[in-house]
Amino acid sequence: MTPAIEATELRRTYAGGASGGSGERSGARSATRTSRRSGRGFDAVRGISFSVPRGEIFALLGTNGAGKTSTVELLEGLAAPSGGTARVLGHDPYRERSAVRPRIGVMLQEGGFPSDLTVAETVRMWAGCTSGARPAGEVLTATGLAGRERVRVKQLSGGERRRLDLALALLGRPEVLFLDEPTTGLDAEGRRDTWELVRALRAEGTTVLLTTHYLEEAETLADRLAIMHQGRIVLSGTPAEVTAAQPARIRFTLPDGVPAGRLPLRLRAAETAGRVEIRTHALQDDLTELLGWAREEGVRLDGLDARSASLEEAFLDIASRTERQEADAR
Ligand SMILES: Nc1ncnc2c1ncn2[C@@H]1O[C@H](COP(=O)(O)OP(=O)(O)OP(=O)(O)O)[C@@H](O)[C@H]1O
Repeated sequence: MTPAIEATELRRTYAGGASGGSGERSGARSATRTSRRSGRGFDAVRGISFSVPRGEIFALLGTNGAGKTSTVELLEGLAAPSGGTARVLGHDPYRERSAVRPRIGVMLQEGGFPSDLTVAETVRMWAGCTSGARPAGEVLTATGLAGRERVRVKQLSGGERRRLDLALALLGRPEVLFLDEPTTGLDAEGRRDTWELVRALRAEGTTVLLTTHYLEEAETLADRLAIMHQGRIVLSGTPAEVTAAQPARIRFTLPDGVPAGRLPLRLRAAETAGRVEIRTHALQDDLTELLGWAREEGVRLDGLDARSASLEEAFLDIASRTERQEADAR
C-alpha cells in the first residue's frame, strides 16, 4: 500500500538568503543562518527523507528554526520543493493539488480567520468551501467548543483559537491531517483532550503528521518521530528507539572520604562535589556491578537514582552535540 506521506530528499531553499528580508519568519539564530546559506539562498530544508504509513501518527520535532514548518508546508502543497519529491496519498501535493486537497486537513500555526465572525459563522463559512463537510456541531463538540458558537473569534482565548483551527481542519473528514503545533497555548487539560482526539482519529484510520515543541506530546502520542536540526533529520524511529540510542544515567553521592576513583574501573564516573554521575548503555550490568561493589566495600550510595534516557535528554543531547560540532568547524 502506498504510504500516506512520503518525503524523498526533500529540499526547500528561500531565495535571497535569510538576512531578515521581507517575508522571512522569525526563529532563526545567526549561527544557524550562516551555516545554511548557499549561493541560491537560505537552505531551510536540506534533503530529508521519511515515510508515514496510513493510520500512523508521526511527529516532527526540532529546535526553533529547524525547518519543521517549511517541511510541512511542502507536504501540504503550499509551496514547490527546491529539490526532491513530496507525495501525499500517492500524489504530488503541489502539482496535483486538486487531487490531494479534498483528502487532507490542515491546521496551520496561525489560523488567521476574520476576527469579527462568530465561531458558528467561521465554521459555516469553512464548511461552505469543504465538500462532504461534517456537521458543525460534531467538530465543535469534538474540540471542546460546544457552547461557544456565538462568541466572536476575537473574543476567544489563544487556546480556544487553536481548538477552532483544529475543528476546521477536521471538517472534511481528512484521510491525512497536518497539525502544526496543535497544542501550543492550550492548558494541560486542553492538551490532553487534543491528544485523546488525535488518538481517536488514528483509531478511525486517519494519518496524522504533527509538529510539536512538547517532547512529552511526541513521546505519548507518536508511533514514530523524527528530530530535525538545521534543516536535516538527525535522529528518527519510534520514541523507544530514539531514547534507547541515548545513555541511561546512574547518580548517587559517595560518603566523605570515599573518592570516585575507588569505584570499579568499568564505571567511568564524573564526580562533582561528591555527587557521582555514570552514563551507560548497559544500565542493568553497571547497576549490578555498582551495587555489588557498594555491598562488598560497605559503602552507602545516598540519593541513588538510576533511569533510562528520556526523549528530552535525547533532544537536548542532539542540539548541544551539533552546536559543538559547528563551533569546532568554525
Ligand atoms: N519565507 C522565508 N524566507 C526566508 N527564510 C525563511 C522563510 N520562512 C522561514 N525561513 C527560515 O527557515 C528556517 C526554518 O524555519 P521553519 O519555520 O521551517 O522552522 P521550524 O522548525 O518550524 O521553527 P519553529 O519551531 O521556530 O516554528 C528558519 O531559519 C526561518 O527563519
